[in-house]
Order: sequence, then C-alpha cells, then structure tokens
Amino acid sequence: MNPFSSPDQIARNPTLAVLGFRRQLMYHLHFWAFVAIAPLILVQWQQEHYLLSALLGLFCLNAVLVIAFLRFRNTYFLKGRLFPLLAMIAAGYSTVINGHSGLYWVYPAATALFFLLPLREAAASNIVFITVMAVISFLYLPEAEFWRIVVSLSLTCIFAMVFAWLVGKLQQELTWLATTDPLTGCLNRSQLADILNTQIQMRERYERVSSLVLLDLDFFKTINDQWGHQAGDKVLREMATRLRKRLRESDQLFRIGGEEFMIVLPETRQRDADILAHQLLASISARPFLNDIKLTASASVAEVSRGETWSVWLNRADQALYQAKSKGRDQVVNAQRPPPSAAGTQPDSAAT
Ligand SMILES: Nc1nc2c(ncn2[C@@H]2O[C@H](COP(=O)(O)OP(=O)(O)OP(=O)(O)O)[C@@H](O)[C@H]2O)c(=O)[nH]1
Repeated sequence: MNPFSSPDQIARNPTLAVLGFRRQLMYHLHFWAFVAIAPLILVQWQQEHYLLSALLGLFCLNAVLVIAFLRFRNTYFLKGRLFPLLAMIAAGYSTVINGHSGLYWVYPAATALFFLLPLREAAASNIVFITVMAVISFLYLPEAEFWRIVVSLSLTCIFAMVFAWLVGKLQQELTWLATTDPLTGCLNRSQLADILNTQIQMRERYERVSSLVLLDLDFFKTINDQWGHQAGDKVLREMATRLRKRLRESDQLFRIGGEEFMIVLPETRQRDADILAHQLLASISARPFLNDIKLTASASVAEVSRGETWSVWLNRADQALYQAKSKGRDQVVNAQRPPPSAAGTQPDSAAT
C-alpha cells in the first residue's frame, strides 16, 4: 500500500495500516519542520550566524530528501536518523548564540524524537539532549533559568514518551485484534492474501516451493447440536493446539472459516505437505476431544505452481478439499496441478 495514495483508500491489511501510519507521521513531521525552519535559514544568515544558517540548511535538505524518498521510493532516507541529530545540534547551538529564542526550538525537537525513533533510542537520545541543554543553560543563561529549563524539558520528554509508548502499545493490540482469531489465536483471513503472495514471490524469484494444507473437521455441526456451542468452541481451541504442536515456527496457521483451518508451509513440496497432512489427521482422530468427543477431519494439499495467483492456488486446494469430503471424509486429497492457461486468470483483489 502506498501511504500517500488517496485518503479514501483504507488499508485492508492491518500490518500495512500501521506501517502507513508510521510513514505518514514521518512525512508530516519532516514536512512541517521544513516549513517552520526554512525561513530561519535566511534570518540567521542576515544576522551573520553563518554556521547556524548552514546547520538549518542541512536540516531542511534532509527533510526534503526524507519526504522525496518516502513519496517516490517508499523508503526512509537514512531511516530518519538525521532529523534528531541535526535538530539537537541546531537547537543547542542556537541557544548558545541566541539565548532564549534558541531555547524555544528545543521543546518541539525533543518531542519529535519520540515519534521518529524507536522508543528506547528516543529516550536515550533525549537524556543526552537534556544533559547537553543543562550544560548550555548552566554556562550561558542565568542560574535560575537552569533549573526551569531542566525540569520543564524533562517533563515535556516524559509526557511525550508516555504518549508515544501508549500509542505503540495500542498499535500492537489493534494489530493483534485485527489479524488474529480471538477463539483459537490463529491468524484470520486479513493476512491471507499477503502471506500467500509472499510464498508466490519466493516461487517466482528463487524457485522456492511452498505448499498449503486445508483442513476441515468432519460433521462438526453434530458436535454443536449434541454437546452445545461452548463445547464446539473448546473443540476448535483444542484443534488449534493440536495442529500447532505438530507445526514448525515458520509455518503459519489460519482459521479461515467456522471449522476450517489453513496451514501455509514455506519451503515444503507437495509430497512432504501430504505426509504432514496425514499426520495431522491422525493426531485428530487418534484421541477424543474434551476426553469424549471423537472426531475426524478431511484435508487437501496444494503446492504453489509457477505463474498462478494466490486465489487460483487457494481455489485448487478448496476443490481438492471438496473432493475429500465427497469421497467419504477422513482423508487427504492432493490438488490437481493447474493447466498452464489457468494460472493467473482470477483477479487477486477478490476474496479476502
Ligand atoms: N462452536 C462453534 N461452532 C462454529 C463456529 N463457527 C462455525 N461453527 C459451526 O460449524 C458448523 C459447520 O457446519 P457445516 O458447514 O455443515 O460442516 P460440518 O458439519 O463440519 O460438515 P462437513 O464439513 O461437511 O463434514 C456449523 O454448525 C456452524 O455453526 C464457532 O466459532 N464455534
């Protein structure tokens, strides 16, 4: 997603939405800092503060580069690291030569660090910043000012830090809520297209083959009917636990429907995915759920084929699962390879 695309294009992928938020923040901070600082280059030059004028020029140049890289290349120029450094040096030096009128810039600079840098890095940078400003105010300003500056600057940094920390925490929680099925803790469909597309790119660029397994509990409706919906929920939770136990860390487990799960297996050929699918079915039928409820499941396996889109890939797996169900359930069916003309015929914007 391009964060600078039209505002009515809302990101459907929560992870991209957070990334977009960070880019927008970076973009706006640099843009408004440029607008505020650019006229001062001239003002300082006219006052014959050539070094400060040059520092401010460098600051504005960096802001322009960050904005241009974000807009045209979608990357961070030097990861936005120059802003804090130049802002601290310019604000400190301006206080040395201009006294109070330089000091006013210290506060927005210190606050901005918490929105540009990772929290710990921003906190460490601000400790350095406050120390430097304490020394400058001690040396160049009346003694009474020293304490006022140190206390008010520290307080500003603490407020900004708490706010940035809470926003970061909220982002994490919202991302978790938006990407995870609350019942089982599996990924939900919001990530599906992106994760399948990543596997497709690995296939196209590096010839690395991934497979996916679809797994659907058999006659799950009867569990709800016989034992109640809450028991059904517990069965689904236990199902996710059993599946997770058998998977690798790099495998990704989704719950894509009521009692339907999908597993993405990176770097796994169809033959190995088939073996795994049989083992998973065995782990479901071997032991009753909730000590009493005997269950089986049906599964399908599909290796990604060259040139196919994620929806074609998923559709092949879906059809194979349908066959497993119609052939009597409790079995694994391998998906047909697509005929060359079928690959890439379905639009990938569909069906998340
Ligand atoms: N307890 C519980 N049940 C769910 C949940 N989501 C879907 N279901 C139920 O899962 C059942 C799925 O029924 P069907 O689609 O007929 O599938 P099935 O009974 O497993 O039959 P086959 O898939 O054909 O073997 C429905 O009764 C849904 O109400 C959930 O989150 N919790």
